[in-house]
Amino acid sequence: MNIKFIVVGKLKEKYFKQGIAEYAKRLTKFCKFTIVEVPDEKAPESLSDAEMSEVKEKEGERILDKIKDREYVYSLEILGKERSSEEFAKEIDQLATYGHSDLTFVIGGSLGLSPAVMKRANAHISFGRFTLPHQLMRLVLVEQVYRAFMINAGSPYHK
Ligand SMILES: C[S@@+](CC[C@H](N)C(=O)[O-])C[C@H]1O[C@@H](n2cnc3c(N)ncnc32)[C@H](O)[C@@H]1O
Repeated sequence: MNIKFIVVGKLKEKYFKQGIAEYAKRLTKFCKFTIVEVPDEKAPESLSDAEMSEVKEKEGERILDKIKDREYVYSLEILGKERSSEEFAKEIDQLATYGHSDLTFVIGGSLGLSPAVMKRANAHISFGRFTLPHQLMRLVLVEQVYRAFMINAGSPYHK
């Protein structure tokens, strides 16, 4: 299975990089894992609603450029659907059973995802109503993907 994260902006903080690298290493026994970073749109502190939409749309176009038709896309959205780790693990297992070998997860930039990206997504995941920084979201998500594979492998990692 191929797992791809599409994310906006470069990850600068060493502590996030180290955490993600650890889970990326652990994932190698279950899947091919890649992270694709698309450039963020430079935006001043205060923007009108129209300007914010424009930023999200530009970033959204860059995200959509990286998605192929065959990919099953999860968008990360605060208002998406919450699931448990066990439910997520079962979902991934079923997708594999039904021939989806390319799973793509999309994390928005500091202003969020464009409507076009949300529309392209096959499923929408929420980690609850808290707003997480997009860099931290990468780390939380990669751990949950690893946890899902460990649950499906019957590992005691998940308690
Ligand atoms: C700083 S947040 C963007 C906040 C923006 N106001 C919004 O509502 O999307 C950056 C990205 O991290 C992801 N994210 C942050 N918190 C999340 C949560 N609780 N559940 C799912 N995704 C989340 C989303 O992909 C979001 O686009």
